[in-house]
Amino acid sequence: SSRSTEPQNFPPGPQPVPIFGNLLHLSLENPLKDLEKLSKCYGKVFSLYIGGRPAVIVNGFEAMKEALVTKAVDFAGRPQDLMVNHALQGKSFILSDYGSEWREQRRFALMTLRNFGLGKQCMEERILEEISHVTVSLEKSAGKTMDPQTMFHKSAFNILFLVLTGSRYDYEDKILEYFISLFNENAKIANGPWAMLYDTLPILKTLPLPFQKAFKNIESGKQIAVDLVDEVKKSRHPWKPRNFIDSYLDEIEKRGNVGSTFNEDQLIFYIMDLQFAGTDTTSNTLLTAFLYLMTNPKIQERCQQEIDMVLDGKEHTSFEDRHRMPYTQAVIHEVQRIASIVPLSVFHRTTRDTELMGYSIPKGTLIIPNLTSVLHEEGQWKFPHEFNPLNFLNQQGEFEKPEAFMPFSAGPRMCLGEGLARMELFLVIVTLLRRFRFVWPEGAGEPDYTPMFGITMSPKPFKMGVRLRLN
Ligand code: HEM
Repeated sequence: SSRSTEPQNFPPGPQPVPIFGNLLHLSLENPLKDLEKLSKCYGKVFSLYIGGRPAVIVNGFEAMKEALVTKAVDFAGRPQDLMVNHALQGKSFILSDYGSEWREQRRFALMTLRNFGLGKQCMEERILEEISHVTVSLEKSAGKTMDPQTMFHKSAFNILFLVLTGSRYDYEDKILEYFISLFNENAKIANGPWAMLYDTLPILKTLPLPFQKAFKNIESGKQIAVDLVDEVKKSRHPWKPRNFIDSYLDEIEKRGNVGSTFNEDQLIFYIMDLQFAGTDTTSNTLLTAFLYLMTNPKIQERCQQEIDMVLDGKEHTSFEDRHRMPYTQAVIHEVQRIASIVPLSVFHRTTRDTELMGYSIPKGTLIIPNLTSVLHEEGQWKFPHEFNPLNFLNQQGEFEKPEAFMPFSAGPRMCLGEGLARMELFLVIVTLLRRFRFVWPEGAGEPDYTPMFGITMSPKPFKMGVRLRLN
């Protein structure tokens, strides 16, 4: 890891040391602040060595857009040799490299999500049905204080699970709690210090360090997914798909064995991918939303006024209502901006020799898209560093989304679940704010907004005061 051997015109960065590279420049607990400092020093596009491996960090809207949108294909690959790849045995869809296999699997999932009602009423009904279970459990806490730590994870889990299998778990079910603990652990391990050490010093691979836990969790998850597919098969009627698993099994048969990338092994990992991608992200966004709504009662009240006015007498909200709720829409987007739930996206890799902001980047280079740097960038936002819905409202009070809003990333690898996630966030937040007022519990001290770092950021645990609204 020496800069003297790197290609001409490679993005600059700090001098690496042997073995560790630039790892010692980063706080392994939360490297985001360090990346910000390095970007001030070296510019929007700079490089770091993770052990002996060079990585290019992309910061700010202009560079991000050039990489992910303008030069989309050049930057649409994924590294294949990190801890996460090993843990998922090279079979994860999310981590699959750019190419026809990835494209076919992605197209299939998007089409299947649409067939099962995304953008249609039936998905909405399913989500609203799930929210009614959240409402019931919150009603039990009316007038009291409750711990929301797992509630939103459970509802997000179930919504995805319904799409995949057609069934859901009761919130009291121990199995559901077990699944969620698996996800939580892995989201923290995968981008955390132990994963970085693994990627830096492969010699540690076999030692009994915390990343072994991630490997074990994936084995457990895999077994669960295998059982699940068997269960769904029992009541399946070919060519009459009821859910994602049915559709995938149909697709396997349709394509046959020759040259097809569709097989049951792939399905098992797809299930794990989607369930993971859809649970931790949405639920941590919701936790962040209620943390800010509770501690900004004026903002909460203004949403409630708007919601009451628009829904006046309607039994429940629908996603269409968002067009008449500019303020609430602004608040939800502002939550996503401030939360920056997937701070460093999923790592990319260049698919060919290319250029970025005038620098040369060879094929196969690890690319880290720093989405947080875009969501908090000075010059792109009216109030980059504070929670303020005005970031998404124009002079007339209309909802307006700046181009730098990219919590789902951008370009061909952009989040596949964006539609589902946006629908979920809107329906949950509007339904709950209509029925309840959320208050920061007395004696809970000053709120701590500093999130915990991982593939997904999560707020520090907090309690929620729940009051029934009279309507
Ligand atoms: C608030 C919620 C969510 C956020 C903020 C979010 C964010 C992201 C981000 C930043 C990426 C990486 C994109 C890239 O590599 O450039 C991603 C990828 C992905 N997300 Fe999401 N996501 C959310 C919810 C969901 C849901 C609900 C699903 C499930 C349907 C999902 C499925 C995926 C998949 C499959 C990928 C990989 C796409 C690919 O590699 O082609 N996400 N997401």
